[in-house]
Amino acid sequence: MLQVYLVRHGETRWNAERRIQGQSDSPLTAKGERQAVQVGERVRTYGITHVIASDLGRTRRTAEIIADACGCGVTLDARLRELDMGVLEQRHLDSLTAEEEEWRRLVVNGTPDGRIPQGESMQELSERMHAGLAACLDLPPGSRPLLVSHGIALGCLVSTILGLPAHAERRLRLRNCSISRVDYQESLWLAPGWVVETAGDISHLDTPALDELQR
Ligand SMILES: O=C(O)[C@H](O)COP(=O)(O)O
Repeated sequence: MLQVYLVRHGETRWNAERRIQGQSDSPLTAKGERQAVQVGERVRTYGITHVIASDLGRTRRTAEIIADACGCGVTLDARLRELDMGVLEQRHLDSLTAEEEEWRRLVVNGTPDGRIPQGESMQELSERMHAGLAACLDLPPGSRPLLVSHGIALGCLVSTILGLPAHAERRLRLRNCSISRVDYQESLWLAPGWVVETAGDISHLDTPALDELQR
């Protein structure tokens, strides 16, 4: 059975400042680096064979730290990027006008094809994240990959595996450097497919970063 670990990157400067990142980027904070080290310490005995990261800087840095601990390399996959949040990227969450807040709600509330201007819909995000996950099925038998991605992107993936709408990700708390795991299961009782083993585990972190909406 293929087991795939899913890790959200460590805390970044803009996470800490409550700024919208999307496909824009900011560096890991000292806390974020420490969280990545703690993921590495936890998974180093898990037999991870591949670390596959979104090609944004924060996921690459987190992946490098984890891959060092696991003794494997990092490959990049742009399909694992965060939701493209268009014109609202880099903005402070508390600075949005009523009209801009309405754009954000189109995504959060699951409006069909809802998107921030110049951004991406949750359906588009879901399709590329599932394609990125499905690529793990082509790895050599016995592989155990670990994917490093983002809060909304991973939340969307886990929610849709469970049969929930993509925007249900808002109800799933995936903190920085939390670990989730999904398995590809082929059984007599269940149509072959992904099964969620665990989601949002932070028991390895001594300093969990609060979600930006909780600060
Ligand atoms: O700001 C964002 O883009 C999201 O809310 C969180 O994205 P991240 O997981 O890349 O920090």
